Amino acid sequence: WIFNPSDLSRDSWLFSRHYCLAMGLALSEYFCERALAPGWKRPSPVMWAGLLLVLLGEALRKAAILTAGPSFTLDVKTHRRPHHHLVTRGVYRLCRHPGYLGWTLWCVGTQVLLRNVVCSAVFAAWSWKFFAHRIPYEETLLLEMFGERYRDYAAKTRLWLPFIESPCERTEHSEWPDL
Ligand SMILES: C[S@@+](CC[C@H](N)C(=O)[O-])C[C@H]1O[C@@H](n2cnc3c(N)ncnc32)[C@H](O)[C@@H]1O
Repeated sequence: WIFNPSDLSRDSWLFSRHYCLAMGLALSEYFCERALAPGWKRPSPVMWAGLLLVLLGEALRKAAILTAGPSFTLDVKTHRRPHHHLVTRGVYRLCRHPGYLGWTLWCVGTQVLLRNVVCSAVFAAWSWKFFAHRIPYEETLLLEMFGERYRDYAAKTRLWLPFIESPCERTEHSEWPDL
């Protein structure tokens, strides 16, 4: 709401059906396990690791929003707007999608913090599936908007989210059918 107030809508709160379903699942697992095995939910080093992931993820996502400024929008923009610039500094120097990496760490971290074994795995798989689709789509558009500048940036900066195919890494020949 600071950088793109005109984009602000009810959807900006991210309280989607999927989000509510995820929260419902997490709370169900937590309370079921606490009732069946109370000892499992007592403070442990695993919980501290979860808290660390939550704080790291939150800090990374906030740093991404502050660094990208008006270039950071909730939805993926299909056209370059006047104030949309290629961001390659700060946390964007360490990783190509710090906002998405931060979200993933935060979301898995919340489940590790609660010692929810099932939801830790489900949330990790869920986030990966979402970003495995979104990142190639977003990078295809960024390549259209910024061309070789984005390709050069991508060549120097890692994704850190594993097994996600990027259009920046595709050679021209890989799009040709096998003869
Ligand atoms: C939700 S933001 C996510 C930004 C980035 N993927 C991240 O995880 O930090 C989506 C918008 O950011 C823009 N964007 C992503 N990477 C960018 C970059 N390095 N420079 C400028 N804009 C970028 C995209 O065009 C898209 O409209």
